[in-house]
Amino acid sequence: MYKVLVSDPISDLGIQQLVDANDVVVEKNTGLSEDELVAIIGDYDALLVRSQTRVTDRIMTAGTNLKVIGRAGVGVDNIDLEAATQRGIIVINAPDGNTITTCEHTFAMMMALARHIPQAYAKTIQGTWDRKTFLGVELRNKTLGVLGMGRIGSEVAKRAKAFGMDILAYDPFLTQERADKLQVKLASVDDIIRNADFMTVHTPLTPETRHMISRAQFEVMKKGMRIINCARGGVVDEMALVEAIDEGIVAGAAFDVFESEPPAQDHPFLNHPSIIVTPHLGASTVEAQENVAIDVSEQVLHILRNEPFKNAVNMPAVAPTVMNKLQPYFKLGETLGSFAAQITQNAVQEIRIDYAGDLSEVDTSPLTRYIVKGILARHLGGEANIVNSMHLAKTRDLNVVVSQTSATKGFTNLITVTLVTTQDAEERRVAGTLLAGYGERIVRLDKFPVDIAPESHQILISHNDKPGIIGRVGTLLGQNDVNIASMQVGRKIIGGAAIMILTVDKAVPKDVLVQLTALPELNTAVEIVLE
Ligand SMILES: NC(=O)C1=CN([C@@H]2O[C@H](COP(=O)(O)OP(=O)(O)OC[C@H]3O[C@@H](n4cnc5c(N)ncnc54)[C@H](O)[C@@H]3O)[C@@H](O)[C@H]2O)C=CC1
Ligand SMILES: O=C(O)C(=O)COP(=O)(O)O
Repeated sequence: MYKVLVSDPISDLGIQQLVDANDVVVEKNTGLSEDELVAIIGDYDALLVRSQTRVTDRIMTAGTNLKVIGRAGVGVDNIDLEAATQRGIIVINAPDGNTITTCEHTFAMMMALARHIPQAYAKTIQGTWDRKTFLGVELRNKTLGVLGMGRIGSEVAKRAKAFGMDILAYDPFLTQERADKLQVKLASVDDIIRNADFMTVHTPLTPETRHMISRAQFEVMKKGMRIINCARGGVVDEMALVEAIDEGIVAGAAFDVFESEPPAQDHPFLNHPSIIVTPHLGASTVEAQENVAIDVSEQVLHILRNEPFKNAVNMPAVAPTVMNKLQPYFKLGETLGSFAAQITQNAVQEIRIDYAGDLSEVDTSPLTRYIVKGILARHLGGEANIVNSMHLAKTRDLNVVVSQTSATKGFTNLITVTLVTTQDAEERRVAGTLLAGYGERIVRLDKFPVDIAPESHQILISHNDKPGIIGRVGTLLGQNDVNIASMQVGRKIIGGAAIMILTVDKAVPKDVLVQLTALPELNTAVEIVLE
């Protein structure tokens, strides 16, 4: 008998098939503390959660029988995915079931914001008939900026068209073709900040999206903008938002999610006259809750019964024979993907992977998944993994083209990853190899031959090959307490375009990168962070 614990409020109707299964016992026990969960989790084969239960490393360590964690919803930021992967616990989510519901909540929030509905309601029921204070604005002919054009963002954009809004959309995976299909204008974050009347965010919370809208963005923002966040607390910097409202830059905000949930009683959003809030209700409709519960229940049953399943967020699924041959290359593949994605600023439309030498003799598709995961993880964070990476690429209209050649190109094995962007089909290329006795090496960056051991923190600089530039870079980093562990310079011709790759001991503050870019003869400076 498999034992399933449901630790958050999940639709009874949705989990009925689990309850009815004669090889499963379902127990509901919601609102438990971490200690309480640790005490009982050892008895269970599966855990079903929404966003309240924080599934920590401690809980998984105690969950010695745990085979699967089912998230009845999209975001898995409450689950320690790395710990689950390390323990071989499959994490699945229900990515499609609450899309429309959350999109509709976003609209409810946008309209409530435009017409001050919560504030007007509160006053009316107190007995005040105030028809002056709550002068609203129309949505028609306004510009809506959408940050994050995945499932929910795209649905929001579709509906905004029906309201007569113009849509500016930004997503690193949004191609011109898809933007045309959705009838939205492809924009940068900066375009949106400077031009939108309403802005809504629909990204996951990743290191890159955290405080993506903060002081610097508010400073140049179109005056009177209204901001909606039904995605994840922290994408918009809460304190900077309050300041921007109080300074008259932002006209109002509607938030369903908070950096810490529930927010503290003295949180500045609560009781602010221009901010309306809901307690993370985006996915809370009868329909969505049923959908997501049905989806996870179905997949949990498959997993418990050892049947094929989908929507895994973390599971490596490689046959042992293939694994033995390819395993040494997995880390290199992911590193190359991640490196390539981090040096590419424009939206990617095609991923080209070329396997040369030894790697042309085997089925490299498991390795391709690692490379694609490395590329996607930059923007999708924990959602991208080797199980779902190809699927995620496909749903984002990202073409993955793989070629194999026995030509050794001077190396026993060589993996070349090329990202083709929507910006004039610009190509960014990274090639790497596994050198016996030396480990992973990046041997080519765009057109430059290099020899780099991938490290946690590196800076890639493109500059003009002129005397003095290396000294200026070294001095600036030194002044900012960034220690250089190693440095390499590549160029094709004397005095021409050149690159510099610096390995540094710690994360490079953003303002140091800005200062680097301002140096004479220096074109770009990008930090590359590898795991
Ligand atoms: N309030 C609520 O109750 C709910 C919240 N959510 C949250 O809404 C968010 C979106 O969900 P879905 O649309 O289903 O996910 P999705 O994965 O389909 O879309 C997310 C999109 O964000 C994009 N993105 C990543 N980094 C970005 C960046 N730096 N700038 C712009 N775009 C970026 C990704 O490329 C992707 O297309 C997630 O955070 C999810 O957890 C989802 C359901 C309910
Ligand atoms: O699906 C998501 O990402 C959500 O944020 C919904 O969260 P919930 O299941 O309502 O706790």
